[in-house]
Amino acid sequence: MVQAVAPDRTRSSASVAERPPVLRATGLRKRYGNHDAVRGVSFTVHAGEVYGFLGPNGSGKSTTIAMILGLVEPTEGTIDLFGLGPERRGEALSRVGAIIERPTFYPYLSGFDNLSVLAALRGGIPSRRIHEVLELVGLSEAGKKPFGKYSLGMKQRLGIAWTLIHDPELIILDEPTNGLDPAGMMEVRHLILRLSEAGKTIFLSSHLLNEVEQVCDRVAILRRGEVVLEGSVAELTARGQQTLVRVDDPLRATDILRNLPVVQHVEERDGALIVRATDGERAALTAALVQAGVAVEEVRPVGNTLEEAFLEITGELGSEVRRG
Ligand SMILES: Nc1ncnc2c1ncn2[C@@H]1O[C@H](COP(=O)(O)OP(=O)(O)OP(=O)(O)O)[C@@H](O)[C@H]1O
Repeated sequence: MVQAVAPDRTRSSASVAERPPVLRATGLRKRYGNHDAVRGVSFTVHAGEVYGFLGPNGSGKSTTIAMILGLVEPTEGTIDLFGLGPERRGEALSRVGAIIERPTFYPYLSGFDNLSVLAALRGGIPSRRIHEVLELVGLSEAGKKPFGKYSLGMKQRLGIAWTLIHDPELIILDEPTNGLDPAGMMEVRHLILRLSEAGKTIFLSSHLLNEVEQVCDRVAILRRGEVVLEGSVAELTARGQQTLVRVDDPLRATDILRNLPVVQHVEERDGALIVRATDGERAALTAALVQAGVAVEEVRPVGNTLEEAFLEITGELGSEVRRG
């Protein structure tokens, strides 16, 4: 069982930017026939961060990852890994661990034996290291059970264990929770946080906003092969956030809130008030209403830039699908 880890996504982007870059993509483009799968993508991943590459299906995530791993040649642009130039690409890639497809294992062999088979093929991996990676992914005990008896989350964790075998500094995970049940998704999220705490740099692609918000320090949102929003998750979720206020007397509350200097906008939506105010002034809203004798039933944050941007992109694509 993977130990629960309290997410700490409070690292500021300023401190992250001071760390050395591990992965830098500059102007990446990939053209297939007359279609650009990736159109001028640039981003930098710094040592020790969990970087989310978020986008709907077909937005170019896998193609970008394939270019990072040298599996697909970019039409334009460059990839820099660990500051080593293209002539040292092999050395740079030996410091990367990646899982791009659900790995296949023998169902009747245990997790340990499956990894042993792969280790024998690769050579030079002592069984001590297999025990270590099984422990890292929380499969020490389950390592003795047949793979076929594993839950979906355990199967994926065994795949991740194999990517850790050579102790990579950068771990690239392409949609690691795709097809998992909610329990499996949670196990993988916890594992990502644990690997981050162990000092690994993680590049994670996903089409799930919620997943990226929970584990990533920074995120890039991809839309039709282009990065449309990039920043720290903390900044992007705080920016543009509004407050939902539910009270017994919305009309009176609207008057009171509109007269507060910290309030920029108030509107009624489904019987509640949606308030845009200066950051960190949520307590002042409640205090003013309570002081005026309005009964406050609920005050909570709603919406954020990250969510809005992602919903806009997925909503827009959804309507295209409907039109198509
Ligand atoms: N080998 C290829 N030949 C032609 N077109 C391709 C090829 N690989 C990807 N594409 C196209 O490039 C675009 C981006 O695909 P990509 O797989 O990178 O997106 P994605 O965001 O990873 O989505 P998914 O999660 O569905 O894989 C899509 O329109 C896809 O059809």
